[in-house]
Amino acid sequence: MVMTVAYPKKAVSLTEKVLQRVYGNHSTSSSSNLGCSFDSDDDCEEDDESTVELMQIGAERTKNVLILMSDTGGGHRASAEAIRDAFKIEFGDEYRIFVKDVCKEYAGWPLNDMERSYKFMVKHVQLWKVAFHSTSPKWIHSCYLAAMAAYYAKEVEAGLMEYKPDIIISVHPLMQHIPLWVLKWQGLQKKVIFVTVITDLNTCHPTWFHPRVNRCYCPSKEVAKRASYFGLEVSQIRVFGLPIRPSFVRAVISKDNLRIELKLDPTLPAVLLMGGGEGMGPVKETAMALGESLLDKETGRPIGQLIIICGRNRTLASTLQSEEWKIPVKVRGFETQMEKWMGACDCIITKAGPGTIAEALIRGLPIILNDYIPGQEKGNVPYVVDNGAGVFTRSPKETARIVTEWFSTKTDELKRMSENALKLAQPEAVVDIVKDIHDLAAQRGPLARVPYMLTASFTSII
Ligand SMILES: CCCCCCCC/C=C\CCCCCCCC(=O)OC[C@H](CO)OC(=O)CCCCCCCCCCCCCCC
Ligand SMILES: O=c1ccn([C@@H]2O[C@H](COP(=O)(O)OP(=O)(O)O[C@H]3O[C@H](CO)[C@H](O)[C@H](O)[C@H]3O)[C@@H](O)[C@H]2O)c(=O)[nH]1
Repeated sequence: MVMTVAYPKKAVSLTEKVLQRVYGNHSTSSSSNLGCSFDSDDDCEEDDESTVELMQIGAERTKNVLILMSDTGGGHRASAEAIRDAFKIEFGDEYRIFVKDVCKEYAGWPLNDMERSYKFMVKHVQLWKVAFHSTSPKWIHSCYLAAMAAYYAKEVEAGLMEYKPDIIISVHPLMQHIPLWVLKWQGLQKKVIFVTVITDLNTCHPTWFHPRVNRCYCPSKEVAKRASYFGLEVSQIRVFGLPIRPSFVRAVISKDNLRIELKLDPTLPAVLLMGGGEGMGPVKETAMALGESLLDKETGRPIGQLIIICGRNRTLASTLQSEEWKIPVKVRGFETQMEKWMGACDCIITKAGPGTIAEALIRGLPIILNDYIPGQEKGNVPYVVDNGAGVFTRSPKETARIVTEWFSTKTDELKRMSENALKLAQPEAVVDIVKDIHDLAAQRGPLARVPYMLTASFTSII
């Protein structure tokens, strides 16, 4: 018989926690030795200890890769997971990947509350505009981030040490300065490879660009130009595209089969309506307008069907589910298989989120952009429109009119835009990025274990 005993949780100081994790705590769990915490929501691959030991005895030990992100929107996590999946597919067990928000887990306010602050600011869009632009000058964001780094140095140091990274990949605009300073103070800058993968397509914030990174992966030529302007050398910059989940590229299923699988009408053209991971923008108004315009008033028959993906916006989903529709409509919440929903549709309406745009391009979907967040999303509009892959309008009625024409009298335009979308798509970007990081690691030679230890470093003098 197996008995399980629940022990009351002992209060453990931060230093104790770090010591346990870094040096291992044999009396509690051997997993801590592996730099891998096994919480249910942990993004690390769970390895058996003996396997890890064997791998380390072999010619090359498993390298730890820490991907730094934050759930400010859904885009950073989507890119982080794309990179993790691509590492797994390309290099199997050579790398152990951790996708983490180290600031949220370790630091205090405001770094641990960025998701809520971001949601609040983008709801009050003028506030976001002022925050974005007022923090653009280098002296402002450098001073502010340096102050944050100094104040939370101990905590961030602990966060980095828990995962003992050989390689750090930042997919977030606010995750360059603080970790790079901490690595410098730790004397680890030359040992740990640090790269940035930019997840905005055009008008990204200057905090993305840090001159001390080993590589800066830019999704477009426009972003690469900015990188040069902000002081990065050509040797640091690579342009491969925005990292998109490998599932978008692999195992492409035909539209007909997807429609059967997703229980959609097999014959009617389909429009996908969404607003990023949080279901933002004029989704409801646009759905109502489409509900009217996609009905042929003379015959009383629908000329198209509508799929609405509300993401994490539950209020929106329940409001739309309770509507009476005259055309076939599917209302969904947060979907994990976006490649299928996009593959089953003929065009998409969305706010100008870079992840959604890049995914739609891969699926060859003409895009109607109906909103953008000031600052980082503003440049996504000309990126799509000037390349002939879509149109921009904030008016729900205009959006509905365009879709109705695409599905009836202007099918040529829909086809042309679909071809332009496919020309812009960069489905292999994520694979190119992980291969380049792998090459960087190889250039360093067989990596000696990075000497992670609790040093007095900077933290002792603050
Ligand atoms: C007069 C100016 C005084 C400056 C004082 C700084 C006050 C900071 C307030 C708001 C921070 C706004 C951050 C804007 C840059 C975001 C770049 C971007 O593309 O984000 C997109 C991403 C979304 O994909 O947005 C974010 O990550 C926003 C996170 C907001 C968190 C707000 C509070 C945390 C403050 C932490 C340190 C802030 C460092 C400021 C220096 C940049
Ligand atoms: O039900 C859903 C809804 C959305 N998504 C996915 O969530 C991601 C959304 O990313 P976007 O970049 O389109 O939009 P976000 O608003 O979530 O993006 C945030 O992060 C971006 C960085 O990548 C930008 O900075 C952007 O301005 C910021 O709001 C996409 O991959 C999309 O497929 C799902 O997986 N399921």
